[in-house]
Amino acid sequence: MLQLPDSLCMKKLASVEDAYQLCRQIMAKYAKTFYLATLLMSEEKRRAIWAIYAWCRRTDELVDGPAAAMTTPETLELWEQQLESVFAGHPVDDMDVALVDTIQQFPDLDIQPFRDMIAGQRMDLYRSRYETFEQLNLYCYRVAGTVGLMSTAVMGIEPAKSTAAWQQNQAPHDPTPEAIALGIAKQLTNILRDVGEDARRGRIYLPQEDLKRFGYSEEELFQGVVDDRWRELMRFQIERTRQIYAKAETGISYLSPDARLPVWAALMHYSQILSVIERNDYDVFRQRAYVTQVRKLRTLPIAWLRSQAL
Ligand SMILES: CC(C)=CCC/C(C)=C/CC/C(C)=C/CC/C(C)=C/[C@@H]1[C@@H](COP(=O)(O)OP(=O)(O)O)[C@]1(C)CC/C=C(\C)CC/C=C(\C)CCC=C(C)C
Ligand SMILES: [Mn+2]
Repeated sequence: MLQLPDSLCMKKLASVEDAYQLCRQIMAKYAKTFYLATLLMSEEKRRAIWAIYAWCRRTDELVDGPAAAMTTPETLELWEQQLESVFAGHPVDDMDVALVDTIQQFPDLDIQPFRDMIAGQRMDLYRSRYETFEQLNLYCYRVAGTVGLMSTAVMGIEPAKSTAAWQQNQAPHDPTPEAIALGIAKQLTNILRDVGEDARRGRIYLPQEDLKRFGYSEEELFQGVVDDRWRELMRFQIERTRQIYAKAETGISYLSPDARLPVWAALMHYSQILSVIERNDYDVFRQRAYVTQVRKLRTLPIAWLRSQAL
């Protein structure tokens, strides 16, 4: 039989429908809460979020997944080339087919946040310490604030919130900074929850300037020392993260109505992790702070009220 060289073998890719189903399965498997939140959105938006989620998860897996030891800067370079191809309308693999469709359906989706996320994952390849909060904030913007930008382009912004005559010709408020804030707050929460797990991999995301300020050393962190200095350090981090959530909250009412409940629910679930860390007396070394399904369900009526009233 005639053998074609690899470069001429065009693999038949999945149909658009099958590609979205693949993305849906990934999201339902790895992010049940996010996934359930998407069921509250219109069909078109929910499918777009699945496609974006699947791309984000694949990007993170490159540096965090089972094959991460094989990932080099060149791997990320190739992944970025694949991204450029997707934005040019040429899917490379099955899941790309869904993302290409999403990009066509939602012209506000910009490639830059996707590139920025890859830059964030690149930081994880060569960096395991952050000197200042400013440096950590940049990392959090890249790996998570970018998700706020991607999601907002899909969820949409409320065209006219105000009914006051003198405000009607004004451009609607653009909640981009608040969307980025939600991603950053979520990532900081992950970092506080995972201090022990990251330390076991030799990583410390907490800014070095904060360790110094509270007189707590790296060695103590590696040993999992929980004392008053550690508690003060964690109280400080939690308070800063809560302020960022508070900023994010002020943007939700500017999103289109069908996105408000999912975003309120997501925000409340993430921020509850901080309260669990407090209840665990700040011991993030021996206990993983997680929010039970019952507690998540209990917050839904409050999230609903907020999505209607605020
Ligand atoms: C105005 C306003 C407030 C708008 C809301 C905008 C919005 C919906 C923001 C969402 C922000 C968000 C959910 C960010 C996700 C951050 C996140 C989880 C980042 C993870 C990075 C790496 O973390 P790490 O390696 O420490 O964690 P793991 O142990 O590996 O989990 C990421 C893993 C990067 C990849 C991100 C994702 C896989 C999540 C993508 C999520 C979506 C596309 C869904 C967002 C939709 C809704 C409805 C909340
Ligand atoms: Mn990860």
